[in-house]
Amino acid sequence: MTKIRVHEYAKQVNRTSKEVIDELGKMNVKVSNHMSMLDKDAKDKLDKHFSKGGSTPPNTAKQGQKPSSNGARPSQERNKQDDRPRQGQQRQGQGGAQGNRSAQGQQRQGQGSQGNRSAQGQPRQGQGSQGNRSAQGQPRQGQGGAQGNRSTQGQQRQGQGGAQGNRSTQGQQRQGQGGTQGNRSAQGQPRQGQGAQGGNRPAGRGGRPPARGINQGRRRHRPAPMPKVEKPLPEKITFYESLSVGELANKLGREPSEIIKKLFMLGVMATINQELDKDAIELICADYEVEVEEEIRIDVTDLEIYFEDSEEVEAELTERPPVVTIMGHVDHGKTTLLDSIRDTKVTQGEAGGITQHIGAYQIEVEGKKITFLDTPGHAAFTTMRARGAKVTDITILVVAADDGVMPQTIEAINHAKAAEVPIIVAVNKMDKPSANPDRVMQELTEHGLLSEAWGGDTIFVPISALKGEGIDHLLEMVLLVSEVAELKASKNIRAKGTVIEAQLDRGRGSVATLLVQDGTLRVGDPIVVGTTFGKVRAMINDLGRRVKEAGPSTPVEITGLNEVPQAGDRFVVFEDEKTARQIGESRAGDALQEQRVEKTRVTLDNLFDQMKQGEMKELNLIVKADVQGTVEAMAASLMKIEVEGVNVKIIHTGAGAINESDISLAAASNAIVIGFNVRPDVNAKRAAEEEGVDIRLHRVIYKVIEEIEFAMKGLLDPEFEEKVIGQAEVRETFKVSKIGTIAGSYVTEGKLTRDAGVRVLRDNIVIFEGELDTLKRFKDDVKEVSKGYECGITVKNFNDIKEGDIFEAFVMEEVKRS
Ligand SMILES: Nc1nc2c(ncn2[C@@H]2O[C@H](COP(=O)(O)OP(=O)(O)OP(=O)(O)O)[C@@H](O)[C@H]2O)c(=O)[nH]1
Repeated sequence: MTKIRVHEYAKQVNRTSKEVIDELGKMNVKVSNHMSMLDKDAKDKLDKHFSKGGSTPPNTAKQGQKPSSNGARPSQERNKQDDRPRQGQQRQGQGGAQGNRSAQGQQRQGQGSQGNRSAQGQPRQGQGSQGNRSAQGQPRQGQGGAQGNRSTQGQQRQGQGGAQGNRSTQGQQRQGQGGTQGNRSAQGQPRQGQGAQGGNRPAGRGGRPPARGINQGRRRHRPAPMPKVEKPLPEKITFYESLSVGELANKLGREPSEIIKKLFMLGVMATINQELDKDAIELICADYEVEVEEEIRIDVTDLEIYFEDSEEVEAELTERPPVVTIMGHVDHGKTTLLDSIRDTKVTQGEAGGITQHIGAYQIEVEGKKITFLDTPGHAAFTTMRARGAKVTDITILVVAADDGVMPQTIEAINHAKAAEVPIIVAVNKMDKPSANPDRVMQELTEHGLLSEAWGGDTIFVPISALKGEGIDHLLEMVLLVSEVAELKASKNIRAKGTVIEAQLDRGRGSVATLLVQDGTLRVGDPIVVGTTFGKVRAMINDLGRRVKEAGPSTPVEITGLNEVPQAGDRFVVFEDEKTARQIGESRAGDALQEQRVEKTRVTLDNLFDQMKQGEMKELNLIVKADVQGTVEAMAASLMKIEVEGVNVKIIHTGAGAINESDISLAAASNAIVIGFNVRPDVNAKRAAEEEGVDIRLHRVIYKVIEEIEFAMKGLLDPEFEEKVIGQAEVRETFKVSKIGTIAGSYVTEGKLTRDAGVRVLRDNIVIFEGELDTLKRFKDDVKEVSKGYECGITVKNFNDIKEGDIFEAFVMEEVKRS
């Protein structure tokens, strides 16, 4: 072995050269200074000394540095390793008094050959294994021979374990370490070892101060808590819609627990993921004296925003024609008035012009234009009228002088009022002898329309739409009201407006009548209309003429959209086709999503509402019954139901259980399924739930008729509804003389309760309906039996129960109508 200088040795044992020189002095080995060479004898002595209890390295910093210095000087490293086996041998010789020296030995070894972390782990292991020192010594001897190679070390240790009873685990751990040096998981293992051998520790430590290995390890694993430096609070935070507690804490640079505590103090129990609303966020921020600002994000796909934030400059605004809607009760003369105005005014200025029905038209009176919305057909009337009021500047309320105020007159008034649209009352049919305009005026005062003649501010114009009398005066009044309203728009911006009508034309594709409300619409404009988009391919006006552009308040029919939009949809022109496409596609996607969510099928509960809204003209029914005769009788009775405004249409009938195909037919044609003495089978039930198809099950014909009739009249009793709570299958039957037939049954769905009604089904046909008599579990009467349990059932007044029958339990539940 090569000789070693004092300072080199000192470094090896983590001592200062002075300490080594002092120690040599005590051993009577003379050295002159730190550069002096140590002979083998002196070194062995030193080894003996420094590997003793007090020789653990003086500070961790040095320890930590070692691996790197070793790395820098590989030859030294090798030297050290060569030395170590001897250390081990010596220790063996030192016997029982050496405390945890073996651990040290290992520690150093670890330091010498492993990264910091693994080295930390090992000391603990060492401590853990102190129980049997003499045994420890052995493996180290072995180690001495083979230490150059780490994996060999590991094996040796394993061998050690095998030979030493409970150390085997340690040995394996070490092996693990050998293979995964520097890896944290390996660090974790030693702790186990430590824990398991706690009992040995005091003896092993020999009363020394707590082994550094332990402390070091702990420190590394759980770093001493740093003095908490609170982040400075931000001056201001921003949020969009809401923030979770965690997000708010993050924005404020505070611990979520602190925010939770504050919320708790404010009486709000919150968790870290809980969303906080604006108020809560403001409250917390006020507590920290931090300013809060809510971000407003503009959704470019929302067409309404283009209507709100107008780019118009005051100076650019010019007068625009008023848009007039004619409203009134059925048969009071709306169409006649519209026709009368169009016939007299449109053709006058445009000789030979063929008026085109595009849902709106423009006329000219005294050089000024007026746009009329020609609300189409009665079915679409309600929707258009509701929407129509939004695009309307003035409403002409037609009231027949011989009929007076009727329900739709009042509805029209309410729509106009809601939209804050001025009303001009046209008292029509003045030519009729029975005309009584005073009565109309009188009745309208009750609805807030007081005539000018009576001191109010509502203009009443007596007319005869049929004879064309009073029309000019009416139009003059329209211009007057329009002037007062100061209707303005800009011609120089990109057009925006509303769809009046739209349909699919065989030759031209999607055709939409648009009312330009602001700006100018031009051929070639990239446009988004509702959820559709495209480029204006061609435009024709109400006279059927091709036009290149259309200014404010002009109705035009356009082609070029990818789909057919809906009446009442908004349209906006965009700067380029790409944007229009993007926005249109995104809107179409959103609409589809929404549609999926609110798939509203006809149910008897909403039937009346749908009829009222003019959405339904026909009530489609599918009738299923137990026998064909009943089917026919039922169908005939249902066809006889007469309710104004709606026809009953039976689209399918059949004998037998309600099956899946009945449900898909019902779903496709928006029909209600009526089951008479029959039930839906499993698939049909599932499909009906998925599709939202209403199935009505009955046993008495007149009840079916009554229910449908009542629903059509809006009288469906809202109070109670039958709810099936469970099903049981008859597995076995027992005939008991005094009791009757007891059905040994198994509850397959929900539960059966003692007080529930029960139906007996055989092959999905109802064979009996009544009450439960007894419900037993083994010998005890029970109140209910849940799914998965067996029970004994008897049915009041019914003993013809057979294996395979199904009991359907139901209760009557009060339902709240939405
Ligand atoms: N005598 C007379 N009859 C009129 C007058 N105006 C309309 N009528 C008649 O009243 C009936 C109904 O007129 P419409 O114009 O269809 O009434 P409406 O309000 O459009 O009716 P709906 O489209 O069903 O809502 C028709 O037979 C018209 O000829 C009028 O000024 N005098």
